[in-house]
Amino acid sequence: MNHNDHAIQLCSVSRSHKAGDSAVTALDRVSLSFPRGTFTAVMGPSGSGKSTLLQCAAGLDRPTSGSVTVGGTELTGLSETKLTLLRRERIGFVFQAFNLLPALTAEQNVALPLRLAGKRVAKARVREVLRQVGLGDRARHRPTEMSGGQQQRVALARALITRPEVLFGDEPTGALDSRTSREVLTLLRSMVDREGRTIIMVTHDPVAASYADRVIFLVDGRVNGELTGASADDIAARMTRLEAVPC
Ligand SMILES: Nc1ncnc2c1ncn2[C@@H]1O[C@H](COP(=O)(O)OP(=O)(O)OP(=O)(O)O)[C@@H](O)[C@H]1O
Repeated sequence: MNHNDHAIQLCSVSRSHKAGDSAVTALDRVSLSFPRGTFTAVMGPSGSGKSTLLQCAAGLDRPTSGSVTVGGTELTGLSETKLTLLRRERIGFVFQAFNLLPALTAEQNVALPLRLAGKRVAKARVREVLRQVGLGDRARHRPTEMSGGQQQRVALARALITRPEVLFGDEPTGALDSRTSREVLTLLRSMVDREGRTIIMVTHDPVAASYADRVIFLVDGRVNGELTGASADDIAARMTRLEAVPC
């Protein structure tokens, strides 16, 4: 596989934070590649560096050392302006909190990233993305008139409107009940299978992680191994072992 087949590559990425006189190493020389058209879950005990990994890979945070490449563009050394543009145009995010604007309808929320980028908003495109997430008939509804799962699907549509190369999720199903969570995960899975999208998702939930092609485990800021095509039970068993490691 040549490097163009990778949506994101991390090469020996470290990130430390100053904490008083000492430093906390959130990520310690992590090297990972995320092939295009795959769904990866990132798991690990609390404080193992999952969010930091996601933020560095998505250009939201800068590594202390090492390099991150998004579709052939190396992020190290990009100015803040270039990094902001890259995030806006090439990367999509969904978080545990849906972060929808309550005063706006679903279609207005979905169009927001285009408006913020000063781009023309094609109504047909907004409707198409809403249809893709199963909300073709909810375009005029406001967030308070929708269920949690529907709101997360609006957030997904908003992340997809710019046709990002990679979609990042930080606990995207964390606020949903298990049935709604399954609906959103099935949708994510089908985006990878049908449209060849690349998804990287941090989760604590072995069932959510079992929808991914690959699960990467982090411990103390380092990659501690991975599972491919694993069941929720296998993933849960691995997590139990990792969490049992004494400090
Ligand atoms: N801004 C910061 N300043 C100091 N330390 C930080 C900062 N951000 C993260 N850390 C530390 O880096 C380590 C990794 O944090 P991170 O949030 O990436 O872990 P996580 O695996 O996402 O945790 P959780 O599952 O609890 O959300 C932790 O020890 C955390 O305390």
